[in-house]
Amino acid sequence: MELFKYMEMYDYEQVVVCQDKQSGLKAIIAIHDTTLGPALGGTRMWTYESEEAAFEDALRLAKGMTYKNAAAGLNLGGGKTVIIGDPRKDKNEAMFRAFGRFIQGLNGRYITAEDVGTTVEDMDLVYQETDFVTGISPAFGSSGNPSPVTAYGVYVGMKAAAKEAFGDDSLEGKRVAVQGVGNVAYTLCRHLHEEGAKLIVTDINKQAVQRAVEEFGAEAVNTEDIYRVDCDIYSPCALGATVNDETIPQFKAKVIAGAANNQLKETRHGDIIQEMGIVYAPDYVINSGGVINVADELLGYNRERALKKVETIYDSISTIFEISKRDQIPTYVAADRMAEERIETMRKSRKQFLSNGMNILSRGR
Ligand SMILES: NC(=O)c1ccc[n+]([C@@H]2O[C@H](COP(=O)([O-])OP(=O)(O)OC[C@H]3O[C@@H](n4cnc5c(N)ncnc54)[C@H](O)[C@@H]3O)[C@@H](O)[C@H]2O)c1
Ligand SMILES: CC(C)C[C@H](N)C(=O)O
Repeated sequence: MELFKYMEMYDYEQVVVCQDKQSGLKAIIAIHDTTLGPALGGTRMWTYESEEAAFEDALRLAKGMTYKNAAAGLNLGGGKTVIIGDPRKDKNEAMFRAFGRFIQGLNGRYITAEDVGTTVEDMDLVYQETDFVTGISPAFGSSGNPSPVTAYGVYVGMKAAAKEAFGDDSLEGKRVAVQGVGNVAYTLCRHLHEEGAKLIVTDINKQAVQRAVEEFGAEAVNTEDIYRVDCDIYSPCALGATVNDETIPQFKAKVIAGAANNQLKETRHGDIIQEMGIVYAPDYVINSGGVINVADELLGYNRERALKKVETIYDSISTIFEISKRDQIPTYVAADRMAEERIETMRKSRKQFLSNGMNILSRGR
């Protein structure tokens, strides 16, 4: 991989490669853009096919966080870490503590949290070594697992998408096909069930499916059938890239609104679904509840305040639909425009030097 060429292409600021032989830590911390503030983004632990694949994932995810944080109105830039390893077998205390020391060395340029393959318990270990970690246990005065709050954000964003598609934001009686009923989607299903939506679910984990069937009266389908079921809303809550050439012709849904990151396999798939009249709630906007929640810790965590901010996802999604219609552009482009405009405006407003300049880390800690 030509790292500098790739970094220049998307204007990445910094990539830090961390190694600790004793614990087996191999981590890549990617900082994409700190115009709005310190880079905040989770730590993914995954078995990658190659080092190149791990670098690419870290870089792609870090850029996604720049856009997510900007669109969410946070004073935070974008970053992400990838730890190479199997989260079921390769974790140990020393690994996360070594990782914490590397983060501390960045002196606040990067703040971490959990992502796929890491947990609140892992972040508690990181916290032993650094101030720059969020999503740790409530016992430390922190916000805990971000997933239920991400789910709440997806729920309110789905209501905004329903309003756009059906003229009414009620989800009562709507058929919602949920792909993956893990941490986020379990709580999402609860909100949907409480509002009277009809759930169709799938997961490779049979127990997760069973729980949704028993608790929410969900109908279970095979993993490959979820794209073609008769439904109003398709909610991807497992993997990325599920909106692609194979799945699009199968869709019966009028709305796509889910938690997964990077739902469009390629940007052209966003163009295709727009032309088909499917209302797409851009992934990094609708799933920003988790990062909004952990970011609140930097101010001294207040759940009520965090949830109020998460509710603004409804307005953000509605604004994106307005921009999309006004400028005749797909919704994913409208979201990017909204994020980029905020970053550019703030970049220009920060021209003067201030020796005592404020940032989000000057508060609450
Ligand atoms: N947890 C958060 O706060 C958060 C925040 C933003 C975005 N996201 C994104 O949302 C998605 C879900 O996150 P999560 O924390 O609930 O993860 P999770 O691992 O708890 O849940 C994902 C579920 O998807 C299932 N799954 C995997 N492959 C599947 C397949 N091919 N078909 C059907 N099911 C499959 C898994 O068995 C699991 O139950 C991820 O893409 C994640 O990146 C999560
Ligand atoms: C900071 C974390 C809560 C980030 C989360 N994993 C996301 O993708 O938004």
